[in-house]
This record gives sequence, C-alpha cells and structure tokens, in this order.
Amino acid sequence: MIRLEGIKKDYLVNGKTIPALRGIDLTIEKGEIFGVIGHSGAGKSTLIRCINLLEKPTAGSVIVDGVDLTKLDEAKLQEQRRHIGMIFQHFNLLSSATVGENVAFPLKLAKRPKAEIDRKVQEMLELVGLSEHRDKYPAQLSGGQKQRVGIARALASDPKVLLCDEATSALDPQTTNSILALLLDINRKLGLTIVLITHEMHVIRSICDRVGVIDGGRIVESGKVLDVFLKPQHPTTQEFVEQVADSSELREAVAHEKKSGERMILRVTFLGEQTYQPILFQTMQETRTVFSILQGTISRMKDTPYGQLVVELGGDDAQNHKAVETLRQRGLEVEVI
Ligand SMILES: Nc1ncnc2c1ncn2[C@@H]1O[C@H](COP(=O)(O)OP(=O)(O)OP(=O)(O)O)[C@@H](O)[C@H]1O
Repeated sequence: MIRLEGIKKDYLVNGKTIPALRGIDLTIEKGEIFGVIGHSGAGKSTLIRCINLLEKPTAGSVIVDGVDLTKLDEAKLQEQRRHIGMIFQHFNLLSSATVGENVAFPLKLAKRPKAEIDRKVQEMLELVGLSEHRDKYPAQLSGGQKQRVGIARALASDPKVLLCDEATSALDPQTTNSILALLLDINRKLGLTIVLITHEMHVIRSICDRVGVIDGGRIVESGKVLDVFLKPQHPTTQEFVEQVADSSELREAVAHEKKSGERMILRVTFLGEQTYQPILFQTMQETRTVFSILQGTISRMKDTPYGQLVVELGGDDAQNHKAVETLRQRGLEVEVI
C-alpha cells in the first residue's frame, strides 16, 4: 500500500543543512497498522509528513497505492491526498466551527453535494461515538472527544490510509486506550491501513502489527511487534522495550540473586496458548529441578497473549541444563541471564 524508497530529507537552517531523514526504505502492507517509534528529534514527524508530501523529501520516492506522489503536479497531488487522512497530536480542529462542521470541512472543500455531506457527517459521528455532540464547539469537548472529531474528519473522505501523528500523546492513559481501541476498530471494520508515530512502546504494543524504530533519521530495526518486542536488537529498541518491561525491579532481583551464589537465572517467554499451560512446572518436575520465580508478567501484544517469567534454578549443573534444554524443546523461548 505504501512504499518509501530511499527517502532523504534535509532542512536548511541559516545556511546549514540538517539531515532529518538519511535514507528510509519501508513497505507498509494494505490493512496493517504500522508504528514508527523514536525519541524526540529522531525524524518521526518528518517521516510521517513525507508520506502525504506535507514535507517534500529531498530525495527518494513515496508510492501510495501504486502512485508515485513525488512525480505529481500540485493539482494531482491534492487529488491523491484525499485518499490519505491524517490526525494530529493537538487535533487541529477549527475552533469557530461545530463538531459537524469540522467533519464536513474536507467534503465541502471537495464540493460534495449537501445531502451527501449531511449523511456522511452523521455516519462518521456514529462511527466515533459522537452523534450527540454534532452541534457543540471544540472548546466544549474533552481531549479524547476532540481526537474523535479529528478521526471522523479524517475518515469522511473515505481514505485508504490514515496517518496518525502522535495522536494520543496529549491524552491521559485511559483516554489513550479508548482512542487506540477506536483506531483498531476502524482498522478492522474498514480495512484501513494505519501508520502511526509515537514515542510510547505501549501504543505500539497495543495495536500495531509491525514496528519500525527510527534513530538519527534511519530505521535501525523493524519487524513484527512480537519479534521486535521479545528480541530487541538495537540499543534504542531495547530502551523502548524497557519502558513497558518493569525491568528495574528485575535487574535488582537478578543482581541480588547472582551475588548470593552460582545459580542459574532464566527468562522464559510463553506465547499464545503456551501462556496458559503448566509447561514450566511439568518440566521442572520431570527434570527434578527445584526453582523459584523471581518475577512474572502476563500481558498482550494486540491479540497475542504472552507471559515472561524470570526463574532461578536450584538444581545441580546437569539438572539445570537438562531443564533448559527441555523447555526449549517444548517451544519456549529461554534466555540465560
Ligand atoms: N521545519 C524544520 N526546520 C528545520 N529543522 C527541522 C524542521 N522540522 C524538523 N527539523 C529537525 O529535523 C530533525 C527531525 O525532527 P522531527 O520533528 O521529524 O523529529 P521527531 O522524531 O518527530 O521529534 P519530536 O518527537 O520531538 O517531534 C530534528 O533535528 C529537528 O530539529
């Protein structure tokens, strides 16, 4: 659906060149939710704004649904942009227009007939759960409701792609979750391709299928959220995973245990159905290895449940190694830490 090829973007500030993107190659499939995560200044906003050419790349191609946007004149580009909706961190609503008028805005620009606009506004407000608020002004709404208006407005022109520029960063955790749930619902109902940028791993873990980690204007790691999350390779990715991993407690527990003897400490990861099966207990019984659990979490990545346990093995060397081998044979991910 979206192909970025060799995207570079330099900003010129006071005669100095600032390279914001240094060569991005990315393919985003139709119907997926793709997240880009990175620290402040990494290039996230520049990257997402290059997808609809709000920012013109210095080099490279942006191909959306088979059309190379970088090759279009301004009129044709405007036409193609109708297929790409966008929502923003600070909502960007017209404060002097009602909710209904905000949602109608892109349709009026496209000179759609009034009856069609009315119908579409109603449909969109129902989709985002704001039918009752059609005649209110943005100042009368909460942050979460404002973002719902932003989503309704972005979807009014039936886009194929929705770009989300830090769409939940100005919201509290509970409202963030409700907006993420809405985006996931829309993705499923409409088959819409969603690209989002964020600095929060929680957002990626909740709704994305794949993730790209951006650092210094380059994608330093990318893949399925599950894989990147469970085996982060790049130091920046590891930092982001730590945001949601509760690892300071773990580090303390491991340091304490390591000091107290030569015991073996494992991080065991369970995925999907494994999460609810007594594989660890059975294996330890069979290999006659005593163990204690230092830390445990059960969570979800989008639809996949997963669990991680940090366990300390107290058997002799042979027993401990046999236990590790058996856990791996049974399909668990085991890391000796
Ligand atoms: N309009 C601009 N003019 C000059 N430099 C810019 C401009 N926009 C971004 N930059 C620079 O480009 C780099 C990437 O910025 P960008 O805003 O894309 O990063 P970001 O990851 O979105 O950061 P943040 O999360 O803080 O918004 C930074 O060094 C930034 O200072």
